[in-house]
Amino acid sequence: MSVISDLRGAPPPHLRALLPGLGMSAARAFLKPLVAPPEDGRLYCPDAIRDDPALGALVDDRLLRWAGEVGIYPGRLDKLRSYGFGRYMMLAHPAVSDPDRLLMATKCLVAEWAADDYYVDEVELGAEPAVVGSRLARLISVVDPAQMVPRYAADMDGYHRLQPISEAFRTAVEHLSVYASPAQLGRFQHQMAILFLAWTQEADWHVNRRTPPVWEYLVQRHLNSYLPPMILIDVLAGYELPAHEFYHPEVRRAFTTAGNAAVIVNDLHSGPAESDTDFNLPRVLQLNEGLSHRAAMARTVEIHNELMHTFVGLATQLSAAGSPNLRRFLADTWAWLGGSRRWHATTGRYNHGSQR
Ligand SMILES: CC(C)=CCC/C(C)=C(\C)COP(=O)(O)OP(=O)(O)O
Repeated sequence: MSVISDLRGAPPPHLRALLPGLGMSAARAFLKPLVAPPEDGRLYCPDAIRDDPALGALVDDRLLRWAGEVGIYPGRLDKLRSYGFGRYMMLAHPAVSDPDRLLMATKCLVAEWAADDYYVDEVELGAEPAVVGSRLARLISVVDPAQMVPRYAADMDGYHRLQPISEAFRTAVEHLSVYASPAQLGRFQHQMAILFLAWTQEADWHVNRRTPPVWEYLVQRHLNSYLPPMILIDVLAGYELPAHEFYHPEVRRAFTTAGNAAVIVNDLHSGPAESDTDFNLPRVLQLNEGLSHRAAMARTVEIHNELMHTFVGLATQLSAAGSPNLRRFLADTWAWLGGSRRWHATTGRYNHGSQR
């Protein structure tokens, strides 16, 4: 049974108490001001709801201090600043003005990005496909602490002390724990395991010099989507979408579809800044289907738009039937997508001829 009929039919008593009796038309009206039909060939995606450059810069200042302390991006802190990851979180969470909450999310984001750059993608920065699996398995032991007998604990701690990315994750999770409930922290740990699995799949393509078929690339991008930062939406905003709603299959479908669409925006922007061996959807389409760059970009936009239409359709139905928290979560997801789009279009990571 889908969540829609589920919630309309016999919601549990505590849910029924929360249902405000909104119908489909009210839910559509709720989303409508945010949804504008795209012109042909244009991205079907909202823009940022808020842009507060001073708040973004404040979070970036604090981020740079933390990055220096944990030792990530050594000698490249100017580049890290130009990426504007603090600005990213300011754009993606327009209802959040507390710099510390935004910093917490930015630390998590940057720990992930540092692992992606230094372990997975950038050979010049030390990435080695043959050891990606081992490095990430060791790293997950920081995110979801490995229980160790005392005689070997010192060896494990000694290893992590020498790894700036381990330290980045340890301190980011510590900061996250200030704001997240145990269930929200569990979600994050789960999502990291999914992300790391996807990165080992990517390493397989490199080690075995294999170009994935389009469907396999899309599976990888489903696992390696924007969900890792997006699952913190309610944590930042100071509420909690309870597990029975967050993990409901239809909510999960809507949310993962949004995460997949968001990461395809990344693929549209990041291609020119990526190494020649890196994969993105336009490149995979070109290699598999012999498309020109222009045609592959157009197809990528189409795929993105299809995902977005699916998300909006599901979100509209879920908003009509779900709790106020679920409606808020879906609206916050829409706002996140708009902020993310604005960041991709303006960050120094992908614009102004930036190289990693
Ligand atoms: C690093 C991170 C925030 C994880 C979630 C999504 C993700 C892996 C990315 C957006 C990075 O994807 P990609 O490696 O294609 O990005 P770059 O082109 O390396 O910036």
